[in-house]
Amino acid sequence: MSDRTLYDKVWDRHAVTELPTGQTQLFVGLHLIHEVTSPQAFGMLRERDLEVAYPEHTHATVDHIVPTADQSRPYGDDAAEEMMSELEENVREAGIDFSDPTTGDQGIVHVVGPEQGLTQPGMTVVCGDSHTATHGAFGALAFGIGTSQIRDVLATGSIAMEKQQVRKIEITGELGAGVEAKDVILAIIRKLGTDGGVGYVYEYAGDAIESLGMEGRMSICNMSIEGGARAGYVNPDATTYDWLSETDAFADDPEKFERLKPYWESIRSESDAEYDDVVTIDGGALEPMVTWGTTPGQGIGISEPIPAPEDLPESERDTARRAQEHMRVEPGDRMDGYEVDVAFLGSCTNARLTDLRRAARIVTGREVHPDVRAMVVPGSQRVQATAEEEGLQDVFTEAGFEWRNAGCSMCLGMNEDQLEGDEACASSSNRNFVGRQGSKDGRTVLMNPRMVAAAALKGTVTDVCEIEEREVPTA
Ligand SMILES: CC(C)[C@H](C(=O)O)[C@@H](O)C(=O)O
Ligand code: SF4
Repeated sequence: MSDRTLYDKVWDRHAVTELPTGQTQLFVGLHLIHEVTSPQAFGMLRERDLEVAYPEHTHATVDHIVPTADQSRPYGDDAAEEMMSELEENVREAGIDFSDPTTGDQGIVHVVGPEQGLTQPGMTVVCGDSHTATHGAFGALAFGIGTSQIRDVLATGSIAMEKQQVRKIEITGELGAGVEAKDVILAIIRKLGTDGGVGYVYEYAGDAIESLGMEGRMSICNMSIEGGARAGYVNPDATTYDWLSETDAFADDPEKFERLKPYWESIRSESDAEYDDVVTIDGGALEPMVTWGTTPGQGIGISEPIPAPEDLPESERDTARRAQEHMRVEPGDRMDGYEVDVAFLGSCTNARLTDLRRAARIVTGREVHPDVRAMVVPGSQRVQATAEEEGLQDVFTEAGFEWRNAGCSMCLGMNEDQLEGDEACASSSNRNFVGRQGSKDGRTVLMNPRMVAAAALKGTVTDVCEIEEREVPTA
């Protein structure tokens, strides 16, 4: 069979059996766990007197509840302390590796897996977290799972799943000035809708995707779920292998790398692979994107006017009206100039080293607007440490940004970092739902990390192309 996609190949390779339900039992190569969704699943195992079947395929981190300022224990918040203690106990009992904050390896689960080389091409990767498709950037088949599925994976190392259709999303051309991976995925979701991907796995392809580094590919795969697709991937190539060769998994074991590479090469989609659907977008025509509403699909280019609800498809009009009321924007206005109170550079979408480096080129030698509370929250302790060594921390703090410890932070109001009242936030995260950043009246504008930097400096949503990039002084 020569017409198969990566999805078909990785699926077949991990299929254990067909279940009477019509589902396939899939073997799981990597199970990532965090403090929010795993405790209940461990509880279910205990009730049934079961043990973790493959602790060596499981890896834990703590991210959602971890305070990003004072991390001394016990944590100030009782619920956070309880979740952390429970995770500690569960991993100790089961013998699961845990990137806890004392290791220097802790961070957001979707940053930690790739940077440690846990995530590899051709693997099945699952996590009780909807943004697990991030790992698909490596050519892994990666998807978020619910609590009962976490239980199943803990107990059996496998999962029951229905096969999805595959949609190839081809981004052609060369991305223009100021345009980043984040803008590509916001444009995709705008075009196909927040539920356009339901029932599909997205294969991201085309020149514009191939020329992205791994961080950019992760930003795109990360938001697959915001477009309704539980999984999204990019075929592995030289960029992927370069990244992997420097991770813990392979840096000291080049032989292992050479041994696995033929497998990685073999799982790429064939050039004559058959897709259930193909969508093409001209990457060269994109500009930096910003959201005007309360779903990631409600986005426009920075120079475009906010649409009138009556010009949208009927099914979207009511949500658009409510969103515009919440965001206090009017049809015909532009987001350029929208006042922001907070700038958040963080999250599993955009808090990797490249994101911080690129944003630092905008921030260097400039000052955060006096009315803006700006913060940088590195995606992991490793990102943080390297950024500090490189002098990026100084660039940001001298400009007036807060420099915090790794975690989900203000992406989601599950820790101390939250919006207050009706604050508006320029955010490099992935969800702008009402209440997402902790305050029910808070207003979130999604954008790429350099655009967040620009908004922090100006105090309003701004086209980053108007700000000249500067060399970042080396530490
Ligand atoms: C808390 C967790 C289960 C949740 C998710 O599934 O994605 C969170 O990470 C999010 O981004 O909303
Ligand atoms: S950073 Fe945000 S999107 Fe990512 S795992 Fe944490 S809460 Fe979810």
